[in-house]
Parts: sequence; C-alpha cells; structure tokens
Amino acid sequence: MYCRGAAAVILTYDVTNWQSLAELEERFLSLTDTANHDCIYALVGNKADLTDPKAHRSQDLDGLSEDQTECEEERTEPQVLSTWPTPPASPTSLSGLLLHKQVARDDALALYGRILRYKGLDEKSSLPADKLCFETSAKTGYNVDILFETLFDLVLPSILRKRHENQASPTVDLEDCREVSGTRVKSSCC
Ligand SMILES: Nc1nc2c(ncn2[C@@H]2O[C@H](COP(=O)(O)OP(=O)(O)OP(=O)(O)O)[C@@H](O)[C@H]2O)c(=O)[nH]1
Repeated sequence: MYCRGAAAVILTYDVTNWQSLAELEERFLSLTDTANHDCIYALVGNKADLTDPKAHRSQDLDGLSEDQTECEEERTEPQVLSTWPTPPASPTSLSGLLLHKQVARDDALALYGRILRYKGLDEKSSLPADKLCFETSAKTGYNVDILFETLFDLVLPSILRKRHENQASPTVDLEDCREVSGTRVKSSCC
C-alpha cells in the first residue's frame, strides 16, 4: 500500500546486522511490487557510525563532501553472488569502540543487481549500483544529504515529465465538488 505509485524507494539495512540485509530481499522486496515501473531503488546501509571512523564523527558540510570523495575512491566493481555467503561472527561490541561490520559494500552491490533482476530491469541500461548504494548514519548525518540529493536529482525529471504529460491531456477530477447547503456544486474551474 505504501509503495503504490512510488517514484523512489529506499531499502535500508543495518551494516552491523547481516540478517537485516537478507530480510530486505526475502521479506521486503516484494512489498515494492506496486511501485511505479520506472521507480528508482536506493540500497542504504545505515548505522555506519558504528563501524566506520569516517562516519563516526558528526557531519558538517565541508566534512561531508570530503568524506564523499573518499567514499567514491574506495568504491569497487559489483560482485554478483549467487548465494548468501556465511555471515561473519557477531559484533564484539564495547562501549566507545567501533563494531564489526557484518555487511560488506560488495554484498550490498550484489543485492542491488538482484533487485534489478527481480524488477525485470536490464543492469546495463539501469543506473549503476555504485550510484545507488549508500552507507549512512542517521546518528551523525554521514551521507544522509548525499543520499536524498542524489535521489531528488534522479526523480525530479520523471516527476516533471509526468506533470507535463498531465498538462497536455488534462483530466477532470469528479470528486472536486463543493457541498453548499446540502447541494453538491461543481467547482468554479469546470
Ligand atoms: N548508532 C546508530 N544508531 C541508530 C542509527 N539509526 C537508528 N539507530 C538506532 O537504532 C534503533 C532502531 O531505530 P529505528 O528508527 O527504530 O529503526 P527501525 O527500522 O524502526 O528499527 P526496528 O524498531 O528494529 O524495526 C534506535 O535505537 C535508533 O536510535 C544510526 O545511524 N546509528
């Protein structure tokens, strides 16, 4: 119900929890079946502050662009996995220390490829996994602006195109009536 007509969907997992990535595919992906056919999918590993020193500190605008540059340099080619590899051992959490990262970026990139296949989309003509797989921290703000700005830039052209198409062939909203003294009156635009 929530995905009906969606232009973009953010699928979020927890980088410290292997199961959260597996469940995205097993339980939640089918919930996106009612999204638009041209819907954009972002795959987001949250809680990066718990595993990544770069994401650990709060973000200011300068830090954000610097970190994003580092992020892009580190990006690797997608690696398609046919089955889920064995999850790494549970995090050894100690207050103040970084946790063990359970979900590698390559695993997220591979899942992104499987999402495209599930949607019947061709990987070559779709937006690359690198552009739509993020690691964020809702706590420190790491990569959060970049995530939403990227999605906004990608979704805006399709929203504008649809608005333009609707203007070209306007439809009449039959529900657009006013109640006056118990009588239904057409709105002044009709
Ligand atoms: N360290 C850290 N904690 C986070 C982050 N995002 C959320 N949390 C914490 O994770 C817990 C779950 O956050 P929610 O916003 O409830 O997320 P949810 O997906 O509804 O989680 P569930 O209730 O487990 O389904 C809360 O204690 C949050 O404070 C993050 O980026 N970093």
